[in-house]
Amino acid sequence: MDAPLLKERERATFNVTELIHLLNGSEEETKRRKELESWLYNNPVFRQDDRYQISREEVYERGLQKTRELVNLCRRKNIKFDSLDFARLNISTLEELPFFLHVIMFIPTIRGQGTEEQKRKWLPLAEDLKILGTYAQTELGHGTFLRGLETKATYDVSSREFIVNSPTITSMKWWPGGLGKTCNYAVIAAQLYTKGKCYGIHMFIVQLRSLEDHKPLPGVTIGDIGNKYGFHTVDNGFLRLDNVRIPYENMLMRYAKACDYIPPVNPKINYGTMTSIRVDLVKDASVILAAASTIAIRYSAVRHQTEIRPGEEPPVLDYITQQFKLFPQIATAIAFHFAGDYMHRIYDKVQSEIFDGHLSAITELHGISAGLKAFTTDTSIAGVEICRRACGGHGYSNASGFQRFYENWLGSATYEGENTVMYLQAARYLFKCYDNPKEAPETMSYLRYPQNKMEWNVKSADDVSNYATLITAFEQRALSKISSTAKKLKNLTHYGMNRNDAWNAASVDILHSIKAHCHYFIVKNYMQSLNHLKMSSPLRQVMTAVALLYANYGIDEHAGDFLESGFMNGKQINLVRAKILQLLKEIRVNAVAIVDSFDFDDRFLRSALGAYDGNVYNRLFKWAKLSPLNKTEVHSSYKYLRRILQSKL
Ligand SMILES: CCC/C=C/C(=O)SCCNC(=O)CCNC(=O)[C@H](O)C(C)(C)COP(=O)([O-])OP(=O)([O-])OC[C@H]1O[C@@H](n2cnc3c(N)ncnc32)[C@H](O)[C@@H]1OP(=O)([O-])[O-]
Ligand SMILES: Cc1cc2nc3c(=O)[nH]c(=O)nc-3n(C[C@H](O)[C@H](O)[C@H](O)COP(=O)(O)OP(=O)(O)OC[C@H]3O[C@@H](n4cnc5c(N)ncnc54)[C@H](O)[C@@H]3O)c2cc1C
Repeated sequence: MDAPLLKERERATFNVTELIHLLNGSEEETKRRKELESWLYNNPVFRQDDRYQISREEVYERGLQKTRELVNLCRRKNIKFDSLDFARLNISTLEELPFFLHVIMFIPTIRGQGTEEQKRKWLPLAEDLKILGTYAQTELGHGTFLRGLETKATYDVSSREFIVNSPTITSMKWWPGGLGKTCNYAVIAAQLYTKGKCYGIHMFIVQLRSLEDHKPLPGVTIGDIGNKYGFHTVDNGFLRLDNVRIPYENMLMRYAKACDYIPPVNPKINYGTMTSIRVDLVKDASVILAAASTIAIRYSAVRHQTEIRPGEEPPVLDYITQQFKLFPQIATAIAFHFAGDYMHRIYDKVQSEIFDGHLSAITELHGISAGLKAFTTDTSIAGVEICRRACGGHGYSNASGFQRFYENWLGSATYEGENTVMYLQAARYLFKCYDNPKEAPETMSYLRYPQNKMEWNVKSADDVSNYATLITAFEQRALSKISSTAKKLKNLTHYGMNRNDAWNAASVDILHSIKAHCHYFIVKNYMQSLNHLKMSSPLRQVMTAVALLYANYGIDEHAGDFLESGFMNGKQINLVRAKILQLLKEIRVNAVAIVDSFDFDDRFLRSALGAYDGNVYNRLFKWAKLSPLNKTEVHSSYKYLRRILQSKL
């Protein structure tokens, strides 16, 4: 163990194990998580030492090898794909595998949108991996605007078949994970045509490849879309269907029927699988940011640089600016952890309501999940980059471990709904509730009795240590943004603009409003969660400091908004800033212990900078020695150099 980290750990004022169990839910949950991880990490197939030294083809092949191992593990340990255990394994691989879309979207779409008969037919095949499917919705021409998708499924009454067709180049399916080379089936989103009329987007199960030799079936043009920023293990694909015929029974018909068309009670029920993934992404944002913070904090405790006082070269974690970069990332990771818990609770509640036939709650779920998906992925992507830069030059090396998950995580701002679009969807619901406060759900309860308070009750730094005071500040900021934007919208329509153009004209303000609302929700949920949890008093003291930092940092970060609301004044912002400095000092002593409580296995972080033992420099040197350029003392391409050096060009 490197001495600096040992010293940091000895100074901690709370019990790390207590926080580990609190974040995992209980001691039993921690034990189970570790057991699952050890099954995975003790398998050499999941090692990644030469990850950046191999070609894309090899990366993909290894992805399939890992898939086989993971499936094998699940079979041996009787782990079902829809279980919490599988979700944990999924996160622990820290790499999207080529068959994940099968598990997270193909099976859930059949389960959510298939009739009982369809589920009886398809689920055993899919769950036993007799077929492998993906979720093929996005097209070359449209991803966001689902009503604009061009793929057609036309019902042929005489043969009782649908003819599925991609009529144009822009109608080609583009992006679905596992589509290019792995999957032999897909749920395809297509415009349903029956008796000459279009009834909008519905889901169809289409076989794409032979179950005998995996060759594409007649009428199917399919392949990989090429290299991307990340997701190298995954064969995101393209697909063109040339009048492919599928049986009538392959349209997922739990909510709608074809031939004599019967529409679903709520047409957006077809979008349910996307909502479920958006819910999961909130928790994933917490995990990614917690991992990045762990690397950056441990490294900052080991890395010594320059001097504060002459003759003493401190760990860079002693620089207040370093703390100001990194401690808010720890706080944000914890805030998103509790937001993720909230999202799973509300998702389960709405699912049981849907099961009982009540579809109205999906609108609220969509509003909340779309907003929080955008807010948490946006913030965590930015946070990972802050952590990477906080590691100086070594943060730029692949040995830091940042790139591997950052490159995949960047995509989360786009997949499952591009973030601006998701914010605007969430805002649509927010402004409806503002106009009709009686309909506002619990998460927007402040809209039911909007009170524009005159003045923030803060006179000293102690006042910004009060949860209720801080929550009120975020509530007032959101209210001020929402009410001024609502006024703007009203004015625009009053002077003749139609509602859609007015919405576009005011959309920058709308974006600020929904972000302010999401921020308010996260702060409130964080503080309420802490209030409800049992913990020892030393741990409570630490958790309180971190939560207060999250809120005060948020005020400082958006001071313009808070001042503009008229609720806060410049003196109070200064008190907030003073409080932040006080909190950084308080958290400093526990920073390493807090990230230890995130409890990432070294084999998960795969970082020379962030390993538990802090043995940074030896690991970096070991990493460098593995570079393929170092296989020989003189590289074979010296032949060119020699000619340059000898002027024999
Ligand atoms: C590992 C990575 C894997 C990645 C996989 C993927 O990316 S897969 C691909 C992921 N792709 C994407 O994520 C694509 C993103 N695009 C979309 O999700 C949609 O096209 C849209 C929501 C932007 C608009 O859709 P549209 O033009 O059909 O909608 P509209 O304008 O006609 O009506 C809006 C109304 O619908 C409501 N409503 C909407 N969604 C839901 C819902 N889920 N639930 C409930 N309700 C919902 C909304 O509240 C509003 O209600 P209002 O106010 O009228 O009462
Ligand atoms: C890694 C990855 C994996 C993916 N996996 C899958 C998959 O498995 N299955 C699948 O079907 N798809 C998948 N996708 C596709 C993904 O869901 C879409 O790319 C995403 O929904 C965004 O749609 P788009 O590409 O059409 O973006 P666009 O909508 O074209 O976005 C371009 C710009 O236009 C803006 N914009 C668009 N509409 C509006 C609006 N109404 N108001 C304001 N601004 C707007 C956006 O904010 C953005 O700045 C994946 C994508 C990625 C990156």
